[in-house]
Amino acid sequence: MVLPALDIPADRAADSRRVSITRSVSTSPTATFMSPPSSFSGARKASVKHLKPFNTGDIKILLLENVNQTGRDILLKQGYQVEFLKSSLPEDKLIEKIRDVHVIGIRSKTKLTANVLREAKNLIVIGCFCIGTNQVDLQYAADHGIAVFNSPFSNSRSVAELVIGEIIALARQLGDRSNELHQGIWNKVSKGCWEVRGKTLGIIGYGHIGSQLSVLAEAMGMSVIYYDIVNLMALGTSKQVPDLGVLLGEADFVTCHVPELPETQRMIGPKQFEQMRTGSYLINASRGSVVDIPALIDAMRTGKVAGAALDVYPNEPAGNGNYFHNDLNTWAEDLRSLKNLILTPHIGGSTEEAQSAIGIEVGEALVRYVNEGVTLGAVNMPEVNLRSLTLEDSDHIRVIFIHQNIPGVLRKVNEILGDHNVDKQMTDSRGDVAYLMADISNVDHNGVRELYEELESLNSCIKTRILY
Ligand SMILES: NC(=O)c1ccc[n+]([C@@H]2O[C@H](COP(=O)([O-])OP(=O)(O)OC[C@H]3O[C@@H](n4cnc5c(N)ncnc54)[C@H](O)[C@@H]3O)[C@@H](O)[C@H]2O)c1
Ligand SMILES: O=C(O)[C@H](O)COP(=O)(O)O
Repeated sequence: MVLPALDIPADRAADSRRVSITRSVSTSPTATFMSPPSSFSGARKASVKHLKPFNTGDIKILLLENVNQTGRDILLKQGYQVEFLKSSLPEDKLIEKIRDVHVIGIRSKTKLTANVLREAKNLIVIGCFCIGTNQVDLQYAADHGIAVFNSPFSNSRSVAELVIGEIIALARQLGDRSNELHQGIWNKVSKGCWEVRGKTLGIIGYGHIGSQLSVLAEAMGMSVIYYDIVNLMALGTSKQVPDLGVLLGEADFVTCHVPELPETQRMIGPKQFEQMRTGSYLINASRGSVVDIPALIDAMRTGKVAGAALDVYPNEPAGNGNYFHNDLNTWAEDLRSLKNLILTPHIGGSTEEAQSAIGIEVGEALVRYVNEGVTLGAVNMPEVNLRSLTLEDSDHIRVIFIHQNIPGVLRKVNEILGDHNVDKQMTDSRGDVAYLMADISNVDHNGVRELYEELESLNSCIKTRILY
């Protein structure tokens, strides 16, 4: 439970607490949430008032999985207490640590299951410093008033570039030639080595990464076809195909860029390998569950598949080290023995550019949420924003009431807020959860506590936060 403190700290207007809302960290056309909403235009001249949920020194943040320095700096600058670990944590250790924190920052390895989140009594927000959010129980988090943010496209280009590199590397058997020469063996061959110009790339999942890859592949003279459950605009001269079977039958290179969902589990299995062209190639930089690995091993052994590149695996170690053995995944040694198979340790998004941009994007989203309650960009909550309070609004507070989306709640909330002047208010819902944000004036310190307690006593209440 997040209780408002009643002492207003003297440093509340410190400039270091300013959160940039307009800073753009990506060139994606879908980045609308990074721009100020229309209510910001004609911006008020007065300085923004920096809200405090309670003494910021008390905000505890746990950052796992080597979150980039850019993100760490943004959070430290706020005066939050930040604990930083390079690796992920096993469930028992995670449970121990998460009990104590208000914010957790993770990447793709840390599993925030209902079992873990149940223990996170103080947690208000989760930052996924990556694209994927499949490692978090998003519904459980929403039902318990915990917002989740990610970085939806800051590493898309990095993944697309890796895949382009792999297409050429597989076509020319680069991995094998390089390994051989590292062992002193000169093996100059052209058999089974191809140019990629004129070949067909089949992209499964034409989202941020798939579509970016499409543009790059066409620039190398490839023909591009794609399969997606959504009807999407084709970039360049690429073509959407009606089903997966058609793509597999036509593509020389097949590459997977779908999220981890029940429907995408092992979507490339024995039947799909059968449908692929003999001598074609498979690339998976999406999630390890998307490709049935024993079926891939069979397809490579029979020559049906001439080469493959894997960046992701059903089980991945928590940190770096000598872990890629059968005790991690039962077929690991079989994979290691195959020719023309590029194995990389989930590095698709691991570039300086991507990690630095993700650190800024997610770091700023966390600060906006903690300090101002803004949910723009949240993946499991309605998106709510209000114009910032200014220093002129000295006796104003911001009320955030996360509640069950059931009839009659707003009437009760407005009765509670009714003794004050509600300057502005916004409510939105997403599924069973609704999010109300209201700026009210003429509130003294005792009034803050009363409001908090009255809102908390409503049956529909999931979480109340008061910022001032
Ligand atoms: N290897 C890495 O380091 C790395 C980095 C970033 C992302 N990823 C993974 O790549 C995935 C894709 O990323 P993105 O940013 O392009 O996601 P995205 O959401 O922009 O695009 C995913 C596309 O897949 C489509 N899709 C969903 N289910 C499908 C199905 N059953 N069949 C066909 N298409 C389907 C969606 O309609 C969407 O167009 C992420 O979810 C993440 O798991 C991996
Ligand atoms: O979801 C993602 O963005 C990618 O899988 C990268 O994950 P990572 O940040 O753990 O490398």
